[in-house]
Amino acid sequence: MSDTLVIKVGTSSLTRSDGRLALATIAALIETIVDLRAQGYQIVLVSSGAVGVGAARLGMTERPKTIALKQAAAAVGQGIIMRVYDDLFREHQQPVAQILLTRGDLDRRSSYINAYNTFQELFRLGVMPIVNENDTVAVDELKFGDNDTLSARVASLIDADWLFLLTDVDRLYSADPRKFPDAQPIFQIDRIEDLTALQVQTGGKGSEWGTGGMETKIAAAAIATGAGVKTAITHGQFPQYIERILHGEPLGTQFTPQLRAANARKRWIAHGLIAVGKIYLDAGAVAAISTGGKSLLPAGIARIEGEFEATDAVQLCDASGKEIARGIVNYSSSELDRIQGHRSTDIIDLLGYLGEETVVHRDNLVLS
Ligand SMILES: Nc1ncnc2c1ncn2[C@@H]1O[C@H](COP(=O)(O)OP(=O)(O)O)[C@@H](O)[C@H]1O
Ligand SMILES: N[C@@H](CCC(=O)OP(=O)(O)O)C(=O)O
Repeated sequence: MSDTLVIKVGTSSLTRSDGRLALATIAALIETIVDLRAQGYQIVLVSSGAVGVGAARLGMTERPKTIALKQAAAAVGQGIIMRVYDDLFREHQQPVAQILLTRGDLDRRSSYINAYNTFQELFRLGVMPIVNENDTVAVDELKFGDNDTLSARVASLIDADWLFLLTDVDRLYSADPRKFPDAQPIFQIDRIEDLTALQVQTGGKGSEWGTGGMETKIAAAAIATGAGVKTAITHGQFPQYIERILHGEPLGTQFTPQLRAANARKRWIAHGLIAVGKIYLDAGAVAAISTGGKSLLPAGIARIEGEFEATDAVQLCDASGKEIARGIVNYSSSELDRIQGHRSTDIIDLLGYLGEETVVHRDNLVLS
């Protein structure tokens, strides 16, 4: 099987300071992608820029602030971006596809699987998928909010080998190099926690037209490496660095992947779902789950936090609140209020009906 790459390019690389498209950079990016595809790589391009390009087309001189204006600008800009990609890829006889996602699409298992199947079919057809957030319909609660996170979730979805985050700086520094010229470059991160030791500062929101700055890129690297995906932050003006990184050169900032969860369903539980509640376990249940590979039974629950329904994702925590696992719960929080601390055989008396024996079955549980 050929390696799969997700390449995310930010507004800061795609546009010039006046908001117009940086056509030379985009053309270089497309040539790199076409070359890599010819070498057998499967590639997904995650492209930002809809809001920035749309705003420029509408004559706005700064990034729109209100949600409605942002969504309207994105609706204008997305079409322009896809036209440019289609024109340039067509020069290389490369068909493209537009995929617009919101977070809800990857949270729901049915649409998660549909999205996965669509990507596979596009790869089979030799089409180049170009992804963005569906900005025009995304509402706050169901939004990725930034394409760094979106690209990491897509990389996890399609089980990619690499995630490349292309931006307008050559790598991550100990602080924003624009404000702190003596900030130290960071070449390699083996564990995300090491960033705390290095006291990396990510400052504010990033460049004028970008969203999230380095903070969201680090969060994306955490999601991707947690899903077993090698991740690199590198300069968008030099897309040819991607190939050099693939050949082992220490360009950009590279993040070592963690071991990936064994199967796609467990990866979805670990990285696809947003946990909506917390279940605190007693010491016996912590041991049974962390080292014994057991399911969670009502008897092992010490306390519940948050309101959730059956089939929602929850965090399983030790007494101090540290997450030890995540899973899909078989009971709502109000049902758990009644059966927590009791034996499974008591469930029928306590609830008046017979539910599952387990609160979280081990097949639906992933250690953190
Ligand atoms: N520690 C840091 N290292 C490097 N860049 C940083 C750091 N903290 C903040 N930044 C800023 O992040 C910006 C890139 O983020 P952003 O504008 O969101 O880019 P993009 O549009 O590519 O997603 C850089 O221009 C840089 O000024
Ligand atoms: N979906 C938005 C992108 C938001 C975003 O993350 O932007 P950026 O920080 O430039 O990658 C758009 O197309 O404008």
